[in-house]
Amino acid sequence: MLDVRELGVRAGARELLRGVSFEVVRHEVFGIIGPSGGGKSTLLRAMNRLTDLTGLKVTGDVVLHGSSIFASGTDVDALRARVGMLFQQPVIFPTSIRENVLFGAKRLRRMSRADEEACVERSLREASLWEEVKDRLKAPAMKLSVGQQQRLCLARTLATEPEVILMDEPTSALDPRSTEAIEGLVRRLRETHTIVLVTHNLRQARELADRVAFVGVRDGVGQLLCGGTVSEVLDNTRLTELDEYVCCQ
Ligand SMILES: Nc1ncnc2c1ncn2[C@@H]1O[C@H](COP(=O)(O)OP(=O)(O)OP(=O)(O)O)[C@@H](O)[C@H]1O
Repeated sequence: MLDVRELGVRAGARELLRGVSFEVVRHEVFGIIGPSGGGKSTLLRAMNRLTDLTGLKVTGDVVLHGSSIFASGTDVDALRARVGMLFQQPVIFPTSIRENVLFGAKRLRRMSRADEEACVERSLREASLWEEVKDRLKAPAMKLSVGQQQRLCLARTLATEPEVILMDEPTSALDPRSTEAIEGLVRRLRETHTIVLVTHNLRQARELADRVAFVGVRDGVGQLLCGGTVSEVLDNTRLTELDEYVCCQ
């Protein structure tokens, strides 16, 4: 459903990514692993055109259900609703829990009060946060714990009804209990969504990902050096860059 074709990214004269190709299948968890600075976040950001906002030049293509996301006339807000993103650090706006959930959804469509109520409850339930916050939806979101804030960000992403969720090291800022909560959600959301998960946590990649791609640096440029099932990549691929990465984890 999501086809990355010969993707390259440049920042001015500097080449960050070269010739990255892979296909993400509907309702799989596709893991991306690799060393720091290899270009994993940049790759993820190209997949919903967040790279537009940082002046990076993208070549190649990302095709969603047969259409290029870079085609002229693409509604970028609608694209980012279909291909949502969860970041490493929760991005919380200084408003209420309720308004944080509705932030993206209200930009996309006109919503009645009843639509808003339904959307807030559905999204918070899907993100396993409803029971903890249902009595204080108007309270400041900043007062939630970091783990709750990350689930609130997931609720905000789910509120726009995405098909694909891009997750950029979504548990690296969390304690073990909150990490477990997000991992449980990934397991549940794969039934209904397609997930691309960047992680440095190889246990997490083994437990959650159906397939993984290893993005490493070769000739000074980030490239997809190997891919396959977790076991094919982590247990059966002999590659200097991969061995060095796995050793350091
Ligand atoms: N907007 C930008 N302008 C210039 N260079 C950038 C930009 N964004 C990223 N880079 C550079 O691209 C390289 C890849 O960065 P990126 O964050 O994608 O790596 P990563 O694999 O996600 O790293 P980490 O695992 O540490 O998060 C880095 O050297 C970074 O400095």
